Amino acid sequence: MPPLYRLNAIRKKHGERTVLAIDDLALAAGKLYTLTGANGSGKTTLLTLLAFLDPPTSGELHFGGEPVRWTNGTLLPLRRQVTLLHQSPYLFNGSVFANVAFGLKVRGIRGDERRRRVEEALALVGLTGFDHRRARELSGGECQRVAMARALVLKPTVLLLDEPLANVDRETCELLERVIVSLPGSGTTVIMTTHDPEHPGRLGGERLHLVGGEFA
Ligand SMILES: Nc1ncnc2c1ncn2[C@@H]1O[C@H](COP(=O)(O)OP(=O)(O)OP(=O)(O)O)[C@@H](O)[C@H]1O
Repeated sequence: MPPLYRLNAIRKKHGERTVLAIDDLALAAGKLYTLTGANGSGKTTLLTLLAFLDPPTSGELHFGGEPVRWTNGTLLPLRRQVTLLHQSPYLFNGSVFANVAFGLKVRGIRGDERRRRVEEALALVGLTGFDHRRARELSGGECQRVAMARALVLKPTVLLLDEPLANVDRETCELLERVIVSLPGSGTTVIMTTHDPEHPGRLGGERLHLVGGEFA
C-alpha cells in the first residue's frame, strides 16, 4: 500500500528565499505526527501544502499514491479529505451549532444526521449543551474546542492542527490531547505542530523536526 502522502524534492520559495526543502518524506495513514521547529522553520508552510491550499514551487506531492496536479477540477475532492485547524480559528457570528454544522451543510448533510453528528462532535470536546450559545460570546478555550468540533464533525481522512493547544488552560489542553491521540485509532491521520517540547513524548506518534525548512 502506498503511503498517504509522499513528498519528493519539494521546494517552496518566497522570492529568492527557500522556506521549505524536503527531499523525501512519506506519511502513513492512521498515524499521529508531531511537527516541531523554531518560529519560521516552515511548519505552517508544510501544513498548507498538505492541505492542498498552496502548491510547491517545485517537486511532487503524492496523495494516496496519486500525484497531486494542482488544477481546479482535481483539488476540491482532495481538500474535502483534509481539514486544517488554524492557530487562531475564526468562528462566525452565529450559534455554536451553526458553526459546527457549517461544513456538513456545504456537503449536503442535513436534518437528523446533521444534528446527530454535531452533537457527537460537541460531546467529544466536552461542550454538550452548547449548541445554542453565541459563538462570539465564548471564552478563548471554548472557541478552540468549538473549532476542534467543527473539524471533527467532518470525519476527515487527515486532520492538520496548527498549534491547537497553544492558548488553552490545562483542563482544555488535557481534553483536546485525549481527543487528538484517539483519532488515529479511528483511521484519521493527525499532523500537529507544537512548540511544547513535552508534546512529542507525551502524545506519542512520530516526531518530525524542521530546521530552516529542512528535516533535521
Ligand atoms: N507569504 C509569504 N511571503 C514571504 N515569506 C513568507 C510567506 N509565508 C511564509 N513566509 C516565510 O516562510 C518562513 C516559514 O514560515 P512558516 O509560517 O511556515 O513558519 P512556522 O514554522 O510555521 O513559524 P511559527 O512557529 O512562527 O508559526 C518564514 O520565514 C516566513 O517569514
